[in-house]
Amino acid sequence: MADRTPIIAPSILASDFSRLGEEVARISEAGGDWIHCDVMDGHFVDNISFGSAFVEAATRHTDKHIDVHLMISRPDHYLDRYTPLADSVSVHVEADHDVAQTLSRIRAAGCLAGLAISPPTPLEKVEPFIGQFDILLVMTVNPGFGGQPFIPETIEKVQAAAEWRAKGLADFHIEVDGGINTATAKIAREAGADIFVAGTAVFKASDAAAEIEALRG
Ligand SMILES: O=C(CO)[C@H](O)[C@H](O)COP(=O)(O)O
Repeated sequence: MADRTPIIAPSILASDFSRLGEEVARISEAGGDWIHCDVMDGHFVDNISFGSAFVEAATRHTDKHIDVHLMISRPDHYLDRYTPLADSVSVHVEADHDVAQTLSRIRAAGCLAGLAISPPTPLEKVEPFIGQFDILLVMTVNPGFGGQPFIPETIEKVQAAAEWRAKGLADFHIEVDGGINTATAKIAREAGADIFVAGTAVFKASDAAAEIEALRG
């Protein structure tokens, strides 16, 4: 059984982009475990965030684990731009690609492979890929924008995925992303999540270090 110590992954989507380096360094020094990078293409989601040049710039200001979340329609096409920068890369089960092949390429590149699922998608869609991902990224908001409220119904997916894990079907992290604060992190942790993406809660906190500690529970 892998280590389930909570991992806090501040999302730089909520940072001040005009001071990216300072923001990444600040949140790393405050105790963020992973730096979460939300890449959006304006097609898979209705927003454009940043691309690989921006992620590369962020990596120059931290030695923390870089967690890339590709909210893009063709993750297979752009994958090779991100794997050299990242320690983990998550791709969506709903995107237009050969999911098994993309997950295999992520692992072959030396990264943890993440499979992300949006709120409207039933968990059964990821079931055929059990054993092929290291992280199941359960979106707890509809992807595209930071600062949205947590969708409580998504927690059923966390519970069901934790049951797969308990049955020994595979060992994987369960990551939650969207509307995570101390209250929703507690709900997700009790359901079985162990990686907590938090944008607004951490970057907008008056004391980021205290907020990160509080998110650990
Ligand atoms: O993936 C995302 C949006 O698609 C963000 O990572 C997520 O929304 C986190 O931001 P916040 O903590 O502000 O909700």
